[in-house]
Amino acid sequence: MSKAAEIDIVSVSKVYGATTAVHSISLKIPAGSYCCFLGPSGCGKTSTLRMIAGHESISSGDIRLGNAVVTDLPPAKRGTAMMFQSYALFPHLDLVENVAFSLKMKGVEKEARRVKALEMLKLMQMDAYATRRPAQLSGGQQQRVALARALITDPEALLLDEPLSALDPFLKIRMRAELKKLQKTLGITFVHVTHSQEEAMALADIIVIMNDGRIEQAATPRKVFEEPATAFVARFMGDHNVLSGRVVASKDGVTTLEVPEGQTFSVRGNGKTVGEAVDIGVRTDRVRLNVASDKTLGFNGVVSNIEYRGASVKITVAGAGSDDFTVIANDNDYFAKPVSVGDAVSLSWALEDAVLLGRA
Ligand SMILES: Nc1ncnc2c1ncn2[C@@H]1O[C@H](COP(=O)(O)OP(=O)(O)OP(=O)(O)O)[C@@H](O)[C@H]1O
Repeated sequence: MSKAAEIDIVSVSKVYGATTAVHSISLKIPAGSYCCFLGPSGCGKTSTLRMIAGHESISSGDIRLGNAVVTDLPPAKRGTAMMFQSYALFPHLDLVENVAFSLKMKGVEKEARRVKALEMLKLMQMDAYATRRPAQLSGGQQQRVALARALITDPEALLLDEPLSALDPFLKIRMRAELKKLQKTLGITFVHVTHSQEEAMALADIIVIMNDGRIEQAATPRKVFEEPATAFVARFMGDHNVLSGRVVASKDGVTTLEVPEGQTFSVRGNGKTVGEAVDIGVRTDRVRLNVASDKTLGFNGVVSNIEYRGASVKITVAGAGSDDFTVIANDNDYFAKPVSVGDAVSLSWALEDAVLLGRA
């Protein structure tokens, strides 16, 4: 297999007519890492992947793969390979011919490409099916063939566009584990586009969260979870509540804000000026129900919804300007002191369970 390459995206934009899909993004994806692009529909993640692959022209900026600037190179000359969401297998060809296809295009002689295709099918544990056609395979098997086909060119980076979206939920989780194992075995750079937070958290060494054509945060899953950079990331990942207000005090490493409804909240962090608009994120799993505490670390509200989830219970509370402030309570804690919709409750958390969010 080839060696892995770093991917360096330098001030890259993509403009389609009047739409700017990607706004001058810069990012270094380390060689040999598993990178997931995550974001809502239309945020520009597929356009970015297609520009790395060479399937879409770059409106401005540059992309470097290893030491080479690939901005103007065609896909086959970049050292990348792409696996599409639909797998794009040829229905009339058997698996060997499907996998060998790009070698045929390169003029590799028949027996050599057959040997290499069988080697790739073996890597994906599909060699026993070599003479079948795609329609005679399950979804998971088709995906393995599509991977074998992408990997036959010995790419330095494999680009995957929503690779798991066609699979049922159980197979999705199994193939997710296989993708991660494959990336570790090959050691090449994987760039994977998904709209699933769970998928990105499970797979990535680095998660790139995009919104409206811009990168909101690029960091390890743990960093994204514990220190979301912006209110968008905190809301999108779903593990933090966001409270917005204006700074009323900032000293000794603690900033205090006041929300329009009048409550004040303290959070660790410096460098804010009085009157400045700020957002804080509060961990949903760290909020305590009906436990007295310092009043700048909580508020009183009314329960608007309760969802049982097995190991935990999700309680939604209206208050402090939020309609859906979320508390994820451990099942034992909740059932020791359950609440009902319409109950007045007090919510509280510790200083370290809130983070000061940046503004993009
Ligand atoms: N060929 C095109 N012509 C015009 N506009 C386009 C084209 N391709 C994408 N766009 C627009 O660019 C923006 C970003 O699209 P892109 O497909 O990159 O987003 P995405 O994050 O991958 O979304 P999804 O998750 O829905 O695939 C969208 O507003 C989209 O409508």
